[in-house]
Amino acid sequence: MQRPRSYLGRFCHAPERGRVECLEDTLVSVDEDGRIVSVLRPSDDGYNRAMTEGPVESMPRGAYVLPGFCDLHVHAPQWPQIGKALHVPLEVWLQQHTFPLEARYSDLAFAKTAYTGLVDDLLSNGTTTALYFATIHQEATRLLADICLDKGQRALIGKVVMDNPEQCPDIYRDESTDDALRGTEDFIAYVRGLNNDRIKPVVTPRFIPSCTDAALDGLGELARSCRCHIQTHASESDWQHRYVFQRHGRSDTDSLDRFGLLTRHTVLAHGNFLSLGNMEILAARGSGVAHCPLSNAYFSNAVFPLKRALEKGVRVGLGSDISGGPSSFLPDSIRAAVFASRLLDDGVDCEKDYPERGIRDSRIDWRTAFYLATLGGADVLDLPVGAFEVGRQFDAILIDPNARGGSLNLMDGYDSTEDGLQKILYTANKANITRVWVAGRAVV
Ligand SMILES: O=c1[nH]c(=O)c2nc[nH]c2[nH]1
Repeated sequence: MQRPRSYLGRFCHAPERGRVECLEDTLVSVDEDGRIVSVLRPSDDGYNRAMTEGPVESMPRGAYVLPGFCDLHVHAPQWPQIGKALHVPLEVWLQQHTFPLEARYSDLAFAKTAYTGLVDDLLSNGTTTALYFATIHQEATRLLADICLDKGQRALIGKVVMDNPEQCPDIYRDESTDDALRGTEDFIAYVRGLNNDRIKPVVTPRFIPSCTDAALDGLGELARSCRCHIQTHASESDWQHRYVFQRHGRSDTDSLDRFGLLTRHTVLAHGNFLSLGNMEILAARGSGVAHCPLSNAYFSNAVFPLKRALEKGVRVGLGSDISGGPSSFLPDSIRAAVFASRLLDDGVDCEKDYPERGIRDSRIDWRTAFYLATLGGADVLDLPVGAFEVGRQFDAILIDPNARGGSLNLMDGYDSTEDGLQKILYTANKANITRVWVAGRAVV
């Protein structure tokens, strides 16, 4: 057995919601499977021994090591569309821009170019785990799994199900309900055949409007038998929220629950219109929410009541929601999560006085946003990543404040270590991320 490899430096993480911890001159040792086997501070027994035992790599002076980011909502095929078409309502955006783009993934050459670019981009942005919606296509979705495997990203991937002829265009729809269900089963079998714990299949009804009840029913059954993760969009915009009430006479949460699609492994994107009762159901099922503050601002007509959901016991992580959210750099979502919570708290109509203007006690701070982007996301997915603790996988990023092209401005003698972390989360750019590890392997 190989001796563990150790990293010496300053490690910062959020071991619980609302609290950060920075460990100076700390030695984190990682075994050949990428598992953290010890986290030793200079005053700990064994520190000196560990320093001499295996290979030790020192991080550059002034650098920070953070857990890799966990992006809970990425539409992989929409990567080419980032920064386009943000001015139309969700239902128009889907029909006129997004479905035609996603239909192009029947072309494997197009898929290969886009998916390779996407995974490279996300890894260099520090996204070590991504929960992906792919497209309805079997071959292209398998290709995405192959690319993640090859490049070393931790990825959960779903073949998207869209079989409802009333909502999905002829150019982009599963041929039949049976085809959609069989395609999902085949994809699950393919991913499991890869025999790699880093890549997992996800049952993925796009959202209720794009699926028939028969498909939702079948996917609920399938999720139960394969014990897979599940992802979908829920309580997202005025149009989508009303559509489900009109079709099923109840909310997304209640409907998905009836189809067996709310489990401990479910991730609902958005959730802006969740009622308190809906939140209680999600908390009882252990289902999580991917909070997507960027795309919510463009497409969702409301602000997700994040603080309320957390207080109700709903597990929440952050999603970039590429390309409804126009940034693949998860710190932009960290920043937007704080921002959105402040707007919700203060309110937006200056004709009204506080507190009538907003919803009191809705704000979160950067510590909570950092938690959501790391350990919170890992918790929603039940993955052993997101913090520097023994037993977790070493998925990490190195932030070098002095990197060429970086945007950080830290001053010795002025900024404390925690100030530095705060500044990283608010102001660092991609150039400041100089190394990325997944399962102990350097992938950037
Ligand atoms: O932001 C979003 N992106 C999508 O692709 C989508 N599909 C349904 N609802 C959606 N929302």
